[in-house]
Amino acid sequence: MIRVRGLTRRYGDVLAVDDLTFDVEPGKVTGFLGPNGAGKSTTMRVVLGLDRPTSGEALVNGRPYAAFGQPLREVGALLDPGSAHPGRTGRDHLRVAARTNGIPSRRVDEVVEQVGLDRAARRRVKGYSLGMRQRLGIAAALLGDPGVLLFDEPVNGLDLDGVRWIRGLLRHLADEGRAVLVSSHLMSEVEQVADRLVVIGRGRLIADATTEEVVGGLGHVRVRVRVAEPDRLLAGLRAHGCEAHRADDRELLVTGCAADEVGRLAHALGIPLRHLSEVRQSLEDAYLELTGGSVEHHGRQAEAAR
Ligand SMILES: Nc1ncnc2c1ncn2[C@@H]1O[C@H](COP(=O)(O)OP(=O)(O)OP(=O)(O)O)[C@@H](O)[C@H]1O
Repeated sequence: MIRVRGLTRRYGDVLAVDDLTFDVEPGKVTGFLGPNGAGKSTTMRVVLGLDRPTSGEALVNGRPYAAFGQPLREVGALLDPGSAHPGRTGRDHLRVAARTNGIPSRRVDEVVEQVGLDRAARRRVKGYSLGMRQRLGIAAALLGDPGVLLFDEPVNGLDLDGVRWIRGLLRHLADEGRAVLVSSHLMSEVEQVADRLVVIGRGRLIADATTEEVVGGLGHVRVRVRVAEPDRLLAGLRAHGCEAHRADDRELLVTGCAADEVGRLAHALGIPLRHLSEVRQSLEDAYLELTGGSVEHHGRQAEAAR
């Protein structure tokens, strides 16, 4: 598992990661969400020993990355799919990584098959599509059969088939008991596959809970109701404990009470309904609401949009 405790990383004046604490547990996919510049890659780089914390710590299976003699057996990562040497074949790229980590070369064939590279593995990396590079990067992450896996924006730029394949793979790896951390700046990319969500903004923790809890806490259901006597229904709804306000001279928007409750109340008050529906806030909207205040340059963008 990964344990991040009070992790802070400062670059000059920029506080990239600010006192971050969370766990990535085995057997689960943990989605690591945050807008661009939130500090996701920095956190992952510290976990992988590619960057040092200013304070706090990030441990893999109870130890810092630097403590592992053969780290690929403990933790695998997809950070930058463009990192393989373009002149090498995919298979050679994996062979070199296996050799330097004391991993038997038969593992190369296994991971090539697992990610579906097969024939392409004999071709040079410079001819690979983005999807193939992504598969090669994932094959490298899986080489040492590690119990901990990190994927930084793995579906970036992939077509729908590629996105589905990655989702299936993440699920499978977690079901095998591995701790899987997958970052994204889009809620829609991870909410379908993540068991837990760690949401950050400007380097700080915003939410750390199961996906259902985060989604449930975010997705307000609003009820839209149209009647001839909105003021009377408004008073009735408020007396009943619902939050309600006028949308226009006929229509009310209600939160905190379900549509059937609103319908029953209107009926009890003898107010005929002209329209009654539920309006679900999209998850993406809710996520933007959650992280909106933490987007870098948000103020400037908002001003420019005026
Ligand atoms: N080596 C560095 N030197 C200076 N500033 C850096 C460095 N690395 C990251 N930063 C800054 O730290 C902040 C967090 O960046 P980071 O790349 O970790 O965010 P992110 O959440 O991964 O964003 P993205 O989704 O855009 O990749 C940003 O303000 C970034 O400009």
